[in-house]
Amino acid sequence: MTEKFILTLSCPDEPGIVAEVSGLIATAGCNITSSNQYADTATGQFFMRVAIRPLSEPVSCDDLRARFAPVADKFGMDWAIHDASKPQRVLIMVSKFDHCLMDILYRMERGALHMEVPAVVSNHKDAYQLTASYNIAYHHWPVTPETKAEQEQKLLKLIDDEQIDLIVLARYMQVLSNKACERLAGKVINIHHSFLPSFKGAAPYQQAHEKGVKLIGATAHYVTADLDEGPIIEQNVARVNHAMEASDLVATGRDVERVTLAEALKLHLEHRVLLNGTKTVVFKP
Ligand SMILES: Nc1nc2c(c(=O)[nH]1)N[C@@H](CN(C=O)c1ccc(C(=O)N[C@@H](CCC(=O)O)C(=O)O)cc1)CN2
Repeated sequence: MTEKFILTLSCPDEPGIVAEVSGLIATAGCNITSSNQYADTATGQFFMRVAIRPLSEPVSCDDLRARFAPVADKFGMDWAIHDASKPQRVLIMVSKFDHCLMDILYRMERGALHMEVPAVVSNHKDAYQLTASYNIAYHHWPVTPETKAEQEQKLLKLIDDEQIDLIVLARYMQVLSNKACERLAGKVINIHHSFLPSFKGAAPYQQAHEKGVKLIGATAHYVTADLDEGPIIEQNVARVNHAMEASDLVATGRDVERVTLAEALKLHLEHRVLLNGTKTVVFKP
């Protein structure tokens, strides 16, 4: 990882943004190690991601933020400068199926995902042993219509107490409330086990099997109050055929789900995903 800081920004598009941004970075004694930009001509919105490395003298993140603020104000930017060396704190939520959780924890342990996981939350006990094998705290909070509100209060408190940057729904099969979605906007990634917008809901493989599709897929998206409608980050598909049972689709889908979620998580952790209304701009390496 050569970069020390990642600048992300979006603002109304106009001439001179790139020149001013790169000029400021040079003035701050830093170098640009990579830069991506996109102008959405339909909305007139401009998006940019810049990877930055101090040249000779050390530069702090707060220094750079203070220097950058006047440029951001001039263009009316929504912006952030992230310290790329600081691992994000991720809370993983899971129900019965642990294939995505297992994949994420393995990639983290192997250094493929620059993050730390202070805790796992589940409404079932099935993933306890896997979580314990990584010495990670496990919160078993069953959800019923009676306990849902209290469970969400505990969830929001845990997110604050643990200073969580991101929540990953790694096959967590409970719908988060509107209040939780508003409070956590842009900070919750879900893996949906279909190629959205097809087959929304809790049983997409059964729907796909009944339809007789030839491709199944998985979709990683930011969570909003509108079930399975959030901005899409990443999608993948796999070929299936008439001879496969619904259970075969589930088995094939597991690998598509875990790879798609891991790809989306890595893109988010590297600040490569910018929200563009109900869609995303994704600056891949
Ligand atoms: N506010 C949101 N919450 C969640 C979303 C989302 O998009 N917005 N995605 C789900 C995950 N999911 C599909 O990917 C999903 C999960 C659960 C259900 C569902 O209907 N659940 C039933 C209960 C099912 C059960 O107990 O097994 C329900 O909640 O009544 C649909 C889609 C995660 N949360």
